[in-house]
Amino acid sequence: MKAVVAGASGGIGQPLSLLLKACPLVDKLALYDVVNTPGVTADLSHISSIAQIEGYLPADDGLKKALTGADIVVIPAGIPRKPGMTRDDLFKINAGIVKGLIEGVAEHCPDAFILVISNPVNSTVPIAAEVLKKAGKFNPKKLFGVTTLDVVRAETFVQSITGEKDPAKTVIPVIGGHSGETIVPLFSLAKPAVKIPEDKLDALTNRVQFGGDEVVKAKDGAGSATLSMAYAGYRFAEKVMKAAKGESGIIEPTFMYMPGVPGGEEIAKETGCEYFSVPVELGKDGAQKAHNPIKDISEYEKKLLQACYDGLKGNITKGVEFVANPPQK
Ligand SMILES: NC(=O)c1ccc[n+]([C@@H]2O[C@H](COP(=O)([O-])OP(=O)(O)OC[C@H]3O[C@@H](n4cnc5c(N)ncnc54)[C@H](O)[C@@H]3O)[C@@H](O)[C@H]2O)c1
Ligand SMILES: O=C(O)C[C@H](O)C(=O)O
Repeated sequence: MKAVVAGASGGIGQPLSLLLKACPLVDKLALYDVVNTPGVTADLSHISSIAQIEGYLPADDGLKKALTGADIVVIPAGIPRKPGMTRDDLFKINAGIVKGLIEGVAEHCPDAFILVISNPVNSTVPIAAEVLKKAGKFNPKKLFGVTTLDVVRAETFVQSITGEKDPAKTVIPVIGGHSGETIVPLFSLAKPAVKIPEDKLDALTNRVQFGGDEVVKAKDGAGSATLSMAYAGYRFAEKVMKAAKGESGIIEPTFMYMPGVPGGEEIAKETGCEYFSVPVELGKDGAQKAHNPIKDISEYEKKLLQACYDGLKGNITKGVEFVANPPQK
């Protein structure tokens, strides 16, 4: 299994590369960034794990060399938020970065699993899909927007109510998109079941929806979530790799092009959003089945979904438009 991290020298990229270097499922790890990959690669190369590591800069066909032969490409490249910014404020710079990297993927490793972390995920995943479509290389089962951090936050924050010692033992689906009100945690479907007192539900939901802002504020200008994101990105990448190697029964929420995933057509119709995050069953070739939890959710959660749809549709259209009508330079 060859894994690539694009944006490997950054706040997420470095700890994510560390986790992948230590992962026994990874035989080869290629690090790509526009700066500092020689140093990060030299440092990680001293770790006595299986993965052979290589680092590349853009010079001398670095992107091509990094991507050739890749089975999984994880993309945390792009600028992070500062206090007062929304994720959409990152679009102007990150849209072009993601477009360029995906053009490289389309050319050099079109069969790889692609995991997009770069924000705004609600728009960068549609950008990636449109670039791949243009190149005739789009496999919707292999393009994932990483929303695992929302799931990780829901598991963690509900612990104050459940008292469960190991927060990861409570499974909570989080659906929709990845920004503010488009993030919809479904505590009513928690497994094992969780009884949230009515007077605590708003605050808990809000904390999951705006967990990113909590970190941005605390970092006070020094960026957004990096370490928890590296954990979440690794957790999702590991699941994709385990499923690719034949492990069954792996289900995790992720933001995908619904009409291209079995079971997803109905979700796209019901939500009016072509891209949506739902729990997806992973298999050897990527997404095997999108699960639709919407019919089973509470009235409270149905209201959250209504607020999600409007924002999400606009974000998706913005991404699609960016590729269809590129801004003039
Ligand atoms: N999906 C999520 O849940 C989630 C969570 C946290 C952060 N993010 C997003 O992840 C992105 C990265 O965050 P960060 O804190 O690591 O930022 P960072 O600035 O620390 O790192 C970004 C890295 O990308 C590199 N880069 C820029 N242009 C590149 C290109 N064309 N090719 C390769 N690398 C390039 C930079 O050199 C830098 O090393 C941001 O957009 C942030 O909003 C997403
Ligand atoms: O909040 C951000 O900008 C980063 C990330 O999307 C997060 O949820 O932490």
